[in-house]
Amino acid sequence: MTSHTEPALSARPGLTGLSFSKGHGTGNDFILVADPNGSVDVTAADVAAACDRHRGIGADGLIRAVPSSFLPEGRALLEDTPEAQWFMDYRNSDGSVSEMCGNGVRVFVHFLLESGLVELADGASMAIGTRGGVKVVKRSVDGYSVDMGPWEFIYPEAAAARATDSLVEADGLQVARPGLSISMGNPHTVVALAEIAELRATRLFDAPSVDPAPPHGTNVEFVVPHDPLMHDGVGQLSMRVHERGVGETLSCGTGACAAAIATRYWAGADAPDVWSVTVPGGIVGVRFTVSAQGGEHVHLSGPAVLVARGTFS
Ligand SMILES: N[C@@H](CCC[C@H](N)C(=O)O)C(=O)O
Repeated sequence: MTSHTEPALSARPGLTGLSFSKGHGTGNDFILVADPNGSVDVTAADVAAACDRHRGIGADGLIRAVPSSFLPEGRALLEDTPEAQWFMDYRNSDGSVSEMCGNGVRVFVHFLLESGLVELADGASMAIGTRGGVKVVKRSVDGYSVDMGPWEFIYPEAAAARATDSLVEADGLQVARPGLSISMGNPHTVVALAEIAELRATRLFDAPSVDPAPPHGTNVEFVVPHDPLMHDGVGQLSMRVHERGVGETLSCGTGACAAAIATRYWAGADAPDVWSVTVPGGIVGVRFTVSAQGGEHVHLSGPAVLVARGTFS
């Protein structure tokens, strides 16, 4: 922790009296609450009020740390993965539920450790339940590294036939651009731009339009592969993101994974398996491995920081 505050913040009844921490991963910021007894009923309106940057604490999302056994989704995961004792109940700043958050799960584990709710021996890893499946987190040189599991194309036939599946329009872009939709547990549509000037000129205040949009909406990543693409064998790209349920954020971990997957796919057979993704809030790492069962897994690494804690008044 770098600082402590005990602010008197007005909140809706569901959060009153609850302790919270505030943290971020490369500027993607979260309010975290511990609910070890599964007794906190957080409504969409509670989340939106807490995440409001003017009238609340302000954050891109709210994360409830709850034992998996208290949620039906968590109990289903425990059948195959009994070690996934803690569940990341993730809400976007508008109150909507998301399946997964890559930056959030690193900050979540840091929060569990700092709160004394769990311990993690050197070199050990921890399984975390999410609505996007179990994610395995361990410490890494840049903070925490997450085995995000497998990925998939949302429209596999279109991806195989033409490497794109949709048209994306955004303010500041002269023409609609092709997008490629990828699931990291949550949905993403990745759009390649030619140069950094174009990335900067894209305005992401309003949600880009994606046609066809994935059935449950999508997070949209605009990426610029660097030239040259590789530095010391590591693929390089820059990215900005408009998140479903939030707006533009400084970073998105699942989005960085989707961006690396799409760029690697477009680059062809010689593309690297290790990527450095520069986002407005910093840099995250993405790596691909083949699992013991033969499928490909994506790994995300990056920092996790807690900056304050307080109590909802
Ligand atoms: N910022 C997150 C993703 C959060 C959820 C997303 N907005 C959605 O609705 O899917 C990340 O780091 O992955």
